[in-house]
Amino acid sequence: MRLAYDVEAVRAAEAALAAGLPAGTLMDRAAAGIAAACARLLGSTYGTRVVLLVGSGDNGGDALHAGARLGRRGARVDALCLGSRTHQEGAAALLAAGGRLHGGTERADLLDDADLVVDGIVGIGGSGGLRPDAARVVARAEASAALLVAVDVPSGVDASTGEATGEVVHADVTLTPGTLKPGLLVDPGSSCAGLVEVVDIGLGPHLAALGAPDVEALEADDVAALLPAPGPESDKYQRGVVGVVAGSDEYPGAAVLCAGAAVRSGAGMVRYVGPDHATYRVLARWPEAVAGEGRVQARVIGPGIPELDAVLDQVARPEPVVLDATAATAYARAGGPALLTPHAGELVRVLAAAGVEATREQVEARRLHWAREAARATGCVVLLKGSTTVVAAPDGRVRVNPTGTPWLATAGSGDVLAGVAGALLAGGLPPFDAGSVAAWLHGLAGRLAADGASTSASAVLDALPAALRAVLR
Ligand SMILES: NC(=O)C1=CN([C@@H]2O[C@H](COP(=O)(O)OP(=O)(O)OC[C@H]3O[C@@H](n4cnc5c(N)ncnc54)[C@H](OP(=O)(O)O)[C@@H]3O)[C@@H](O)[C@H]2O)[C@@H](O)CC1
Ligand SMILES: Nc1ncnc2c1ncn2[C@@H]1O[C@H](COP(=O)(O)OP(=O)(O)O)[C@@H](O)[C@H]1O
Ligand SMILES: [K+]
Repeated sequence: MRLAYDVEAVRAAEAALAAGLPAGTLMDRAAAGIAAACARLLGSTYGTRVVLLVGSGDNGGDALHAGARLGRRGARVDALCLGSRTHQEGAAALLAAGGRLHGGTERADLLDDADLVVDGIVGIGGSGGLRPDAARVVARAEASAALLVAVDVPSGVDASTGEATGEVVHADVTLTPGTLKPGLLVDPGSSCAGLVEVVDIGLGPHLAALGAPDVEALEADDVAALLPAPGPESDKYQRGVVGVVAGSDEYPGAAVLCAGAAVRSGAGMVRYVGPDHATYRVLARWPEAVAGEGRVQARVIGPGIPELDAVLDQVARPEPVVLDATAATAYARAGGPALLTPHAGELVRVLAAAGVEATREQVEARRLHWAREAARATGCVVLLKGSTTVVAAPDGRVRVNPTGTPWLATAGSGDVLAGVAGALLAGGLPPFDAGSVAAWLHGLAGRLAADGASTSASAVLDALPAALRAVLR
């Protein structure tokens, strides 16, 4: 499991750790790790040109101390000091190592020939987007051929949320001291961070003492441990029967995709309930599916169903349920545990049903916040789809999905996700695990299907067994 802690937690852990150490030790550790990683990225440090973008606070201090270490290894290091002040000890260390300090933007031309640029403008102490001078310098750095390495977070990104309210740095690599921050896992921040590496400064025990992390991200081992797998004595009923209530005369394809995803992701059996035409299509494509009502361990309700009335009685039953699309707005009628799987537009309607007002734009800009808010307001686990899928539980736990790809933004791909989640619920996973494992497998299947190019919902469905195999192997 990858764990991310918000700024408040990082500050508390840092204070606890620093209390037992000589002043400056943490920054020293951070700078040593950052310099070592930069040296690795440069290959050979001697004779390379490094430019530091330095802001007012300790983020700039990290950059200056790391720059001093690179200077001692033979790099030519120039710092552009962009803040209202400059970290004094860091500046002195850089000068002592033969580096140079420049005020503001006066030597921005140095960026054009740099091999590596270190973004130390602002870290966890920042708020709002880049200020105008910084934004101009960053644009020049991004236009150059230099590797752009952010310290802690890409400047301008909110470390706790991933929100970006103005101009931000787009880094190739982000080196983050102590622990991951949620802003490195949630878009738009996550897309701005590039490859993310944690620089160990000994914060771990102090973070663990604070309790649960702010955000988690599953790794392959976690998924393997959570996945329901058949034992020697299993039969199809024990593996879990999933009822799929999906599709309509207008959208029969959603039924085929959702039922197929349940078939492909480990359900013992799939029972399909829907209009005749869609039933015919489902059985023609998935002969292993069974048409009609019967006992199930979980249901998926909603993919391809624009009219809710037809399915409301299904929602009210006691088994765990995935409520997708319009059906998510009927969460209050669920007779058992529910996993809601809205995209941003649908989440607005779920929130409205819970008496909370928000616009789609607000949800897109603050995904973590609104997923949490929806889980709290509805009392259900909420899986918010889109760039960075966020799964939030009413008790405050949040998982973000690391495996997705924008190629998944294709019609029907959400129907596949709902089917996977339904199979996992029927297999016995609680909604929070079912949602986060489904998003993980769906994301990996999307990547395998796309293989760097365009894909389709059917191809994602076909790639599900390969995704499962990759995890279980
Ligand atoms: N915690 C830890 O464990 C460790 C933390 N460490 C490091 O310390 C960093 C945190 O340092 P920090 O607290 O000094 O804050 P930081 O991010 O440098 O910014 C503060 C100043 O920036 C300014 N500013 C604000 N917004 C801005 C904007 N949008 N655009 C531009 N400027 C902006 C504002 O100053 P102003 O210019 O307004 O006077 C504000 O006072 C952390 O990210 C990590 O790198 C490591 O050394 C070791 C262990
Ligand atoms: N920009 C994106 N990056 C990653 N995944 C995305 C992006 N946009 C959409 N997705 C994923 O694609 C799927 C789309 O689902 P949905 O919006 O329900 O579409 P449909 O109703 O056509 O099936 C979801 O799993 C969602 O998380
Ligand atoms: K930064």
